[in-house]
Amino acid sequence: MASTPPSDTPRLRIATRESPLAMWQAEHVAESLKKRGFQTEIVPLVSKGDTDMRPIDGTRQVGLFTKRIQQALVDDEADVAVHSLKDLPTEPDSRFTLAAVPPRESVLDALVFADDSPHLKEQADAASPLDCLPQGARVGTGSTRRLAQLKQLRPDLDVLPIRGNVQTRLAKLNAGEFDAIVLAHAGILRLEMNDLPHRLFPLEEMIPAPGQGALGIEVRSDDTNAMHAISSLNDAAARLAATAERKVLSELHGGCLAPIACHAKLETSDTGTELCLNAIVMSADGKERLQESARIAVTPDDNDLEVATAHELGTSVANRLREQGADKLISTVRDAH
Ligand SMILES: NCc1[nH]cc(CCC(=O)O)c1CC(=O)O
Repeated sequence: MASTPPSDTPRLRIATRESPLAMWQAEHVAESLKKRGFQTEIVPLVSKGDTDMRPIDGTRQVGLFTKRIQQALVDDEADVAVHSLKDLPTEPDSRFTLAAVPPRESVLDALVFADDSPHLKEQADAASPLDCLPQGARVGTGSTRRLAQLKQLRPDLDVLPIRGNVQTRLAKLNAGEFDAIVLAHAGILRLEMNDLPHRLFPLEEMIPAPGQGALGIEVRSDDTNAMHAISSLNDAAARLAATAERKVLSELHGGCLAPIACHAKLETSDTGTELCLNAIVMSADGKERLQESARIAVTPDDNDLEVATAHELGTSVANRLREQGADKLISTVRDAH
């Protein structure tokens, strides 16, 4: 744990979007900081991604959810920016430093059913969550990554766009617009929606987005006080995995709209610890799919060395995907918009 801060340390102002999930995440960070003796204050903000309900497409810029929060750092309205890591663009911006990736929540995706859905009860022991859905069922998701994987598993499904925060999406589901929607398991757990009728996709069926289930906490690059406080929240394993995943995305110039899915984790055996990475790139319709996986030995003591190792792993997987034609698949998705 970090050394106890002096009692005259100024409050850390934490900027967040004001959706219930984002607020939970900011409060979670505030709690962790309080436990370490820091004073905090939450600064809720409205982002473009929250007000603009047009389908997310390639015509608009990246960072829909994160730019407003970063602007609060620039304008000195806040000292700390809490993001869902999967919403944070991979392009480095020298004004900000990713000071911590805290311990990661579930990386899985969940298929969520309406409160009165007959499908879930009929298939209580289904092997795949999709076994619960009848032919031609309407599934809501705004993510090309989820759409492509759904279509691979079940070409008959009618995958329809959906926008809005978790509560808005659930309201649309319960209004009968969809038979099911896909949500991140992390959001369900954080919002303690234990009664929500849902089934988890196994990792093999639905590979997550880079950084899914992890938070990314940024500070101004010149703010050594905030940097010191926030770095005490970092989790080395979560950081390594997220670094490798985000490297695949940045190497392929994917952005958050690309049908790229990947998952990294540390595996420890008798012979030592390895960082394992699995990544796929798909066509928009899910008909084509490229897959690569690789592993690399890590010695989780030397942080700088390990970040370089995670970059090496991500780069080698991205290069192999590119050799198979990943760039072409990614550009077909851009052209579709
Ligand atoms: N783009 C929205 C978003 N960003 C992060 C999460 C979930 C939490 C997480 O993955 O950490 C969600 C909602 C969802 O995908 O269901």
